[in-house]
Formats: sequence, structure tokens, C-alpha cells
Amino acid sequence: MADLPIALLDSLQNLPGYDATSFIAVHNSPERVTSIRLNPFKISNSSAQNRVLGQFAPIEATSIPWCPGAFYLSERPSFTFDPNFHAGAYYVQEASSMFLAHAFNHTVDTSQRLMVLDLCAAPGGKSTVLQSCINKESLLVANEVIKTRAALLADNLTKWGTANTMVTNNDPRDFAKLDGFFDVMVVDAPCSGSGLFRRDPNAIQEWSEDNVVLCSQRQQRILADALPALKENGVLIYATCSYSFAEDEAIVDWLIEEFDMESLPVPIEDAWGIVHSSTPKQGAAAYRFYPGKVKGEGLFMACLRKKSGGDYYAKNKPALTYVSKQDTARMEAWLQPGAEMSFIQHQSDVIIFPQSLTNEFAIIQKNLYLKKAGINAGQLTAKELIPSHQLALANCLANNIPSVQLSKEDALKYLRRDDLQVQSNLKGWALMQYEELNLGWAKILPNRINNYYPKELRILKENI
Ligand SMILES: C[S@@+](CC[C@H](N)C(=O)[O-])C[C@H]1O[C@@H](n2cnc3c(N)ncnc32)[C@H](O)[C@@H]1O
Repeated sequence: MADLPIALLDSLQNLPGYDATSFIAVHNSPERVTSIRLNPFKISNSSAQNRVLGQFAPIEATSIPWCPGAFYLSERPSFTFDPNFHAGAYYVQEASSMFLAHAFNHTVDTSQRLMVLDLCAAPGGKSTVLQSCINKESLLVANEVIKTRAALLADNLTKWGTANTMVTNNDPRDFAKLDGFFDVMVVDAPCSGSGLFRRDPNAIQEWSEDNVVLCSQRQQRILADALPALKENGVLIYATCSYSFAEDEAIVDWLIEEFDMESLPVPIEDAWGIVHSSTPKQGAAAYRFYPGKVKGEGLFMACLRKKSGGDYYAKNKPALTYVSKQDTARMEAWLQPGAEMSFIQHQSDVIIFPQSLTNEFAIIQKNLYLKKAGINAGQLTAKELIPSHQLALANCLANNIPSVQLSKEDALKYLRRDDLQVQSNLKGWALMQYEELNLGWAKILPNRINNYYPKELRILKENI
């Protein structure tokens, strides 16, 4: 690995928990940590869990203590060639970041109906953590300012399969229009990235003291722009993957001084190796993750409550266009009984969205640029529903849709968008499944099968 910047090492000298010897040693060590988090909506019992983890054997899986359903893997398998990965059975995520689940569960009342914003969300690791923490009456708005990254975020949330999710592509300042709308705001801010040096040694060349200053100014701008959208008593979870004080504790002190906020401590166990930090001016609780102490990468996280602020009130409730009663019945046939979904007409497509969240849908649609909302079911014509890929991966999809079980070899062929030769008596639209998880659609014709896996998602790599 390239030498760590001396200016960085010097700047960390007096920070809580920093130990130069172990910090340098861990960056020179070839050891890498691999971790995944299971999708509780798709892998909901121990036999499914054993099946997904078991197929990595002889690679061993051990639990990550601060996040339910999360595991370290003793080696990195090829995720690209695992159909379960493409079915959304799990998300490959660095372990420290999963502490968000623990922080959220200890600072937020998850039994409530919550409006949650993940402001800097792409590629979606933390969004999928949040999605797994909230109940189905709650809404997650996952936002990403960079258009191409917002598309990747939407793809990852499509795989997660939840309907109570919206993906937006906005600048943080656009959220000021939603004064007091959100109960929880997660700001996983763009940062100077020192916490990822071990995983991405190229980032070392890009690090500079000037960039730390620029990042800290940008973090203040992002927070100041978006904070009006957090309601009174709302919870802000702020995180970076930088070790630098200016991007971490200094931002937390600034938040408390400028925005009438208070610190929310989170319980941690000594065995986890997470360092409890206290900000110098306000004594706010914060958490530092150093590789070498923690089994994971570098991270900083702090939780705050906003003591004063607005509560969103929509003067004119924006209206939505729903499909007809008859088409509602046609759409319901595609979903699990009692799914309690609304069917919103969006251009030529139908969007499936939880009935209890349609007001919020309309508000977000009116004020922000939507990249994805709920589940786009596809195009409903007089004759049939031409189902979309989102519908194939949706957790609310009925269990009785015609389906074909594929072997691993055929599943990989399907995911490459190759021609499939599968024996089946079915006709028309059918789900292609691997170990009972949906991968996507195919249309079965008398003499061939048309592969409808999205071109842009297909596996391009030839070999493991
Ligand atoms: C640390 S990454 C987020 C990682 C993500 N939360 C996850 O867990 O997968 C920060 C994100 O902020 C976005 N970003 C960059 N500049 C921004 C800005 N000025 N305002 C808001 N977000 C920005 C980046 O594109 C990036 O996707």
C-alpha cells in the first residue's frame, strides 16, 4: 500500500482512540474484511439464511454484533456469479457502516410511522439498512444528487424489493421546501475518504489537507440546506468515512451551536472496539471506527435531536391519478392478498404504492425530482400487464405467479441475457427463479423463451 499521508497521521495524533502503531500496521497488512447483510424481506427464516450462507462454504460466516442479519465472510466469494446476489437476497456492505442499524434502533422509536430521509444515499448501503429498520407504514426517501449515481441507487433499492420507498435526484437545498416533513434524516456526507484507504489505496493519492477543509465546508452547506426539512424532535444521524476532526466532531459541535440540537448517545459494548468520542465544545457523544480496533473500515457517526423546528403542513393536498376500479382488481391479482396497495397511473405505467402513504407520495412528487417511487408494475394494456423488472423483485408480488426454477448454470445464463433452453409447460409471462427467489421475467412462447432481464443489469464478466 502507498504510504499514508504524513499530514493525515500528524492531524490524528490527539484524537480519541487513535493509536499510530496499530493504524499504520493495519494499513500495511494484506488482511481485508468482507461482510454482507441479508435482506429480511426475502430471507426471512433460518432455513433461507442457511441456504444463502451455506452456498459460500467452505467460506465461514460469523455474525456482526451491531446489526441483525449481518455477517462477516472469512473470504471474499465472487458475488457477481451468485444468483442470490442479483435476486436481492443480500447487500455487500462494509461492516462499520452497518452500525447505522444500531444507532437508528437506539435513537428512534421504530414502532412509529416515520418519514425517513437518506440525503446522500448512493449506492444505497445505508438506505437498505434504514429500510430494514422501519415498519411498512413508514416511508424512506433515498436521495442522491448525482444523476448516474441516483440510477445505481434505484437499481439497488429495486433489488431490496420494498414498496414504501422513493428515490429522488435532488440537491440538498431542494429539501428546504419540505419544512418539518421528516422524522429522521441521515446525512452520510461526501468526505475526504481516509476511512476507506485500506479498501481503496488509490484514494490515498487524492487526500490533502485542503480537501479536508473543502469537504468540511461542503458538509456544513449540505446540513444547513437540508436541516429545515427535519421536524421538531426529529433525529439527525450524521456520518462520514473520514477520520479528520474538521469533518467529524467539529461538525457536530457546529450543529449543536447553530441549530438548537442535542446529543443522543448510543450504547456500545467494549468488545466491539468502537471508540466513544466526546466533542470538545459541547461534549456530544460520537463514535469512531478505526480498522485494527474494529473489524471494519474507518467511520464516524453521531446522533442528534433537533429541539425546535416546524411540522410540515400541506395547504393544498396534491392529487394523484389512480387506475380504474376494474384495473385495480386486475392489479390486485398480481399481489399478495391483503397487500393494501394503491395503483397510481404514471404516464403509461402503473405504480404500486402503500395505501397509507399516498399523501406523502403526492407531496414528494410535487416537490422533488422522482427517480423511482414504490414499485413500477409495468404497462397495463386492455389485454395484459406487461410486467416490469421492478415487479419481479417486489416483495409484495403474489406467490402464485407462474415460475420456472433455474439451476445455477441456467440462472447465470438468464442473468447474462443469453438464450435459455428450459423445459416448461407454461405459456406467457413467467418468473425466472433461483432457489425460490425471483430474478426477473421471461416470456415463454411455443418454440422459444424470450429473456426479459434488463440489458443494463446483465452480467458482462465471462469468468469467475
Ligand atoms: C459517502 S457517499 C454515500 C454512501 C451511501 N450513503 C451508502 O451507504 O451507500 C456520499 C454521497 O454524497 C453524494 N454527494 C456528493 N456531493 C454532494 C452534495 N454536494 N450534496 C449532496 N450529496 C452529495 C455523493 O455522490 C455520494 O453518493
